[in-house]
Amino acid sequence: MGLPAHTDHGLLTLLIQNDTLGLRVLHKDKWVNIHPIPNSFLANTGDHIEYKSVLHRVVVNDKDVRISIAVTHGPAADTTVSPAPMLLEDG
Ligand SMILES: O=C(O)CCC(=O)C(=O)O
Ligand SMILES: [Fe+2]
Repeated sequence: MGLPAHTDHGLLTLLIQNDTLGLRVLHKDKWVNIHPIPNSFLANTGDHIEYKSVLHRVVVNDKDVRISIAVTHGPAADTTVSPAPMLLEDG
């Protein structure tokens, strides 16, 4: 399970997660673990920022319970002319 590599479509995604690692961000061609900060929201920039939306993925295992709630913000996909969200194969 988890999520394959992708960028988020909208302007901003706010994410709240428990303390289980899983979210990874591509930084300088390497997948970097994002350590959850207790009692905080993580903000991911999306494709509508038109700067550089963050490429990320989620990795899970069968031992640790990982809970996350993502709330996306931005126009509906069919109301815009921006490039389609990027979805890459895991590798
Ligand atoms: O579960 C997460 O940490 C990220 C979720 C996510 O990337 C998404 O919903 O677009
Ligand atoms: Fe995402």
